Amino acid sequence: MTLNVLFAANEYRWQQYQDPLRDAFANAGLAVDLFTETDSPEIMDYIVFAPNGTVSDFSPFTRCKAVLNLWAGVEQVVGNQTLTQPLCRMVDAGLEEGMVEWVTGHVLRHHLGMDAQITQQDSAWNPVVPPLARDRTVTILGLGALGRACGEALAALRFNVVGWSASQKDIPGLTCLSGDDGLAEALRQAEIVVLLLPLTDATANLLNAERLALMPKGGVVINPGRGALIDDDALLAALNAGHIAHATLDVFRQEPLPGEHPFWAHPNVTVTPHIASETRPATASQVIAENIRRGEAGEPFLFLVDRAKGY
Ligand SMILES: O=CC(=O)O
Repeated sequence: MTLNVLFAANEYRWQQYQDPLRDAFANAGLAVDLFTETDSPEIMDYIVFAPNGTVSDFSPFTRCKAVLNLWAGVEQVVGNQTLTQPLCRMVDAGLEEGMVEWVTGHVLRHHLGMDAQITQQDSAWNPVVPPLARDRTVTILGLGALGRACGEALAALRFNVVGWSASQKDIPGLTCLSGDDGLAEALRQAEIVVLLLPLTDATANLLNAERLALMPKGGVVINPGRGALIDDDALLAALNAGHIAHATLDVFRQEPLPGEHPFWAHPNVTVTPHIASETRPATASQVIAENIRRGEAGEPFLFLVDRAKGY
């Protein structure tokens, strides 16, 4: 039987994904007709979805067995009232690999004090030797696939890694904390904090003034997760007061970050344009194909979103 799959993302993504998806479907033994638009939503078996694509009302897709999100974050679709089909988020080895590289690079920048050598050369011989990673605590907020992989990579470099998640985890090499008291403790230790939480009602503005104040003076904030995890005004106030030494931000409440936003001009903020990592077509297509294979075989979907939790 040939399955009908609607690729509901923009043209740019279609150009990236059409060949890898076809390869992955063939390798999974699936016969698929791929569509980028449809006048017959009722014949679609699956939707591959990205926000700001071609679908915002899921109700006409009466036969659709699952909506397969292209991105790890589902905050733009999970609350859609028309979505009654199962929703799966993306957990992609390529996305994870890129995130580990970006997070490790930016942690090392701050840990080693690289800016002093790269941008502040002034003929002064100032031999400040950075501490060893073992003497630096990095706190990771969020221990899903991405937080865990980043935490493990940093632990392999011998950082003292504290991880915090809503439900208690146990990850070798990391000190895992959970709950409100655990969050306070994780932040008290955080010389560098990395935010990799899903954005939900429970995590919006999680890093607020009160919690920023728990961090040691001179702490660094690195956010490759979602912009709204941080109270922007509280962060700017903490930066201006010198309590937070630097913020490296990849994600924002509004993207692209408006030109007049104070983050752009702030001397202690590094803005990167949501490039920390993204889903990679070759590996993600295999995840999509595997989920469709599971759907057809009556097996449980991978990475099914818990609608009540929001991720
Ligand atoms: O931001 C990227 C993603 O959610 O995958």
